[in-house]
This record gives sequence, C-alpha cells and structure tokens, in this order.
Amino acid sequence: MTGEAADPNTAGTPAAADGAGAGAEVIRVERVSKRFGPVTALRDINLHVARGEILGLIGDNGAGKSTLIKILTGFHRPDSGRILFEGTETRLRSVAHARSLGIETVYQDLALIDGLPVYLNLHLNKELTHGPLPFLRRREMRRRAREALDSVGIEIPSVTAEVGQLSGGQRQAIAVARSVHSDAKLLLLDEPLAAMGAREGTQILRLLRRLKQRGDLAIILIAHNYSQVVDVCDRVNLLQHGEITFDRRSADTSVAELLELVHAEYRVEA
Ligand SMILES: Nc1ncnc2c1ncn2[C@@H]1O[C@H](COP(=O)(O)OP(=O)(O)OP(=O)(O)O)[C@@H](O)[C@H]1O
Repeated sequence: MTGEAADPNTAGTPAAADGAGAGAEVIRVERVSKRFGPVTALRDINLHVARGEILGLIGDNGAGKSTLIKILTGFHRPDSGRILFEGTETRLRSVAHARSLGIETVYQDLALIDGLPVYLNLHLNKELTHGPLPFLRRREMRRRAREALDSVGIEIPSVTAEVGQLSGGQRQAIAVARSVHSDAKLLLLDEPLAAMGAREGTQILRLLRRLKQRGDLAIILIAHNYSQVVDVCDRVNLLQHGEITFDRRSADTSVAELLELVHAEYRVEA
C-alpha cells in the first residue's frame, strides 16, 4: 500500500482529552473494522479529532469514507474496535443517541424542505409552539433563525425566503447552521463542496474556518477537492480500501502529494 502508515499517537493533536477548551479531543476511533458480508469496508481504523480542529477525510470511491461517517453517526455498528467520545469509551447505539451526545451530520442531500422558509427549515422537528394547541411561535423562530445565521456569519436575504429559491451554497450554509446548535460537539460533513461553484465553495470554506475559530467544535470533512482540503483542514487522513494509509498535517503535505498517493495505485506502467 502506498503512503505512510497512520499512527494515532504520533500525528496531529495531543491524544489526552482534558474535557475542556480548544484542543481537547472529541472523538477517537481505535482499531475499528466493519464488514458487509464478504466486503471489508473498514479495517483497523484509527482516527482522532479535537475541538477547534478540522480533519479532512479523502479517498477514492468505495474507500470506506461513508461507512466510517455512518459509524460515527450511530447508523452502523462496528464489528470490532472502540470509539472514545470526549475521552470515554462510548457505544453509539443509534443516530438519535449520537445526536444526543452532540454528533451532527450534514449529508450531500442536505435534508432541507424546498417549499418551507429558511426559519422553518432551521427548526425542523424542533418547532417552537405555545399554548395547549400547537400554535407556532413564528416571530420567535424567525428571531432565533436570524441569530443562528448571524452567529456563523451566513448572509441570507431573508429568513422568510423559501429554501428552494436559494443558491446551492446558501442551502449548504443553512444545513450547516442547523447542525451547529449550541450543543454540537462533532460536525460530520459529507462532501459539502461537491457540485458547488468556486464562489459558493469559497463561502462554505469561510464558514468552516469561522466554525473552527469558535474553538468548541471538532469537524470531519469528506471532500474530493484536495486543494480545498489542504486549504481549510488542519490534518488530512487518506482512506484506501478501508485502511487509513496516510495521516499528516495539511501544512506538511500538498495537493501534488495527495494526488500522487491516490493515483499511484492506478498507474499503468509503460
Ligand atoms: N450497506 C452496505 N452493504 C454492502 N456493502 C456496502 C454497504 N455500504 C458500503 N458497502 C461497501 O463498502 C465499501 C465502502 O463503501 P463506502 O460507501 O463507505 O465508500 P466511500 O469511500 O464512501 O465511497 P464513495 O466516495 O463512492 O461514496 C464499498 O465496497 C461498498 O460497496
């Protein structure tokens, strides 16, 4: 296998979780494996991310990125290995359980409802009501929506605009804003930059930097655009055939090196 074997104890941020402040470890995956019948999707995966850190997860189609994300969201159970959440070994029993711990995911399809305004999308499944009848507290929801968008520096013309009328970048930003409520600790982003123009991609990268600066959130970003990964992530992990084969600080690698590693296995010798 090409590349440098990943050692969870030598690359990246300090391993010890002190339970508070930027730099404290949020998630640590140790020797996690996952099979689907005859297919080994993940083999002995080691990975860690701390608060205020963005980890880029790259790899070719079928490398195991989505499976790893689905394990961290509680959707799949690993066959072996363990997961430490904030320093404590934790069995992620379900998506609801992972969310209750503060593990949030933004998937490619964003799960927004086009026909609803921005503020209702931001409150999906947690609408504010008052009285014995479920009357929506629309004014309060609009206020909170504006606050949530402002807190991450997202500019939307109006919180009453229908989401379906917004650009791809704005929709992505709303999906991220919805995930990073005050209790979120780990944000998993599955290809947020795919199919996005240069200007919109830049806006999302700016948003990720702002979230990083907050210092209270650990972020794992799956992306195919290596220049964006090197630009915004603190560290890069490369998955190949279900194994992490490379774990390096972004400052110590380059787009050329990542391309070389990913494409080396497909090179046809002359
Ligand atoms: N539910 C499943 N049942 C059977 N095989 C699966 C399942 N989910 C994933 N796999 C297999 O596990 C391997 C890893 O798939 P995974 O979707 O995690 O890769 P990926 O890196 O996310 O790929 P892509 O970039 O194409 O989304 C693949 O061989 C895939 O076919």
